[in-house]
Amino acid sequence: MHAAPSSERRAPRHHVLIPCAGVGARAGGAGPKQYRSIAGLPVVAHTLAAFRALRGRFSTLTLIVSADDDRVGAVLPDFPVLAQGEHLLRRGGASRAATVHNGLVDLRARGAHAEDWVLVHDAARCLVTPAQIDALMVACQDDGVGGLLAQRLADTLKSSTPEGRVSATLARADKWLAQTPQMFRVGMLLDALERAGDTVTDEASAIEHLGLSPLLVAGSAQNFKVTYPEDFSLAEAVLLARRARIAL
Ligand SMILES: Nc1ccn([C@@H]2O[C@H](COP(=O)(O)OP(=O)(O)OP(=O)(O)O)[C@@H](O)[C@H]2O)c(=O)n1
Ligand SMILES: C[C@](O)(CO)[C@H](O)COP(=O)(O)O
Repeated sequence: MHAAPSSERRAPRHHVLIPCAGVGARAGGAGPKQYRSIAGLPVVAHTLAAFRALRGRFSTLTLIVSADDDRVGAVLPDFPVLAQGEHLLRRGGASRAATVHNGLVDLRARGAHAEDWVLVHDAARCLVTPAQIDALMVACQDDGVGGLLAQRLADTLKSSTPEGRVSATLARADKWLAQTPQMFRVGMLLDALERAGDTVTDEASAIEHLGLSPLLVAGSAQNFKVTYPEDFSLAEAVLLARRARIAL
């Protein structure tokens, strides 16, 4: 096999995959958390807005929902804008990893190259900003592995006994909380997820299974994932404060 002549090679493109097929069991309430309204818009609409603000940087943006999702059309009436490379994939899996895997298979089938970059971002992580996404892209663009936004721990870290008592205080200088987006090469991530299986809870874990070490890019505590009932009011407060700052 010969390498493609330089005239046939092209610069790697960037794709976005947004897994949006979870049920939100920990959040409680009626229906999946990504469709609940905060600060006047559905959670996933805030997420989409952050990526749409960087639209020229991405060749495609795919939202992956469950096959039986009957809400997305009403919740996001202006999605997908096909002319802007947006795509709705009704192929969520039983786990987040399976959903992302389905998205990558579809991306390859639609022409993405193995060397292209993909940014995977939780629909439920609706406070991400264009500046944070840009910081990840800049940090990873010349990296041989890729990386993820992550946050250093602000608190003392404990491990526990099965009875819920402290068993030890752990060193935390080398501990980070993994966030999204997570940015890797399409082919490498697909291979990694196929080898790692469905149990990994983020893309970086799958890449680690290959023996590689993703780059940690400092994010923000505000880029938290809406997971528990109290997260909705916190996320809303942050979004309203940002809006008030813009209005000043
Ligand atoms: N089978 C799944 C599970 C999760 N997700 C998505 O992955 C993101 C992060 O997952 P998490 O917060 O765990 O969401 P849920 O699985 O919905 O929440 P829970 O675990 O509380 O049910 C969310 O945007 C969720 O919609 C997905 O696309 N497919
Ligand atoms: C990918 C992730 O958002 C990184 O923090 C997170 O692991 C996904 O959530 P889950 O609750 O582990 O499915």
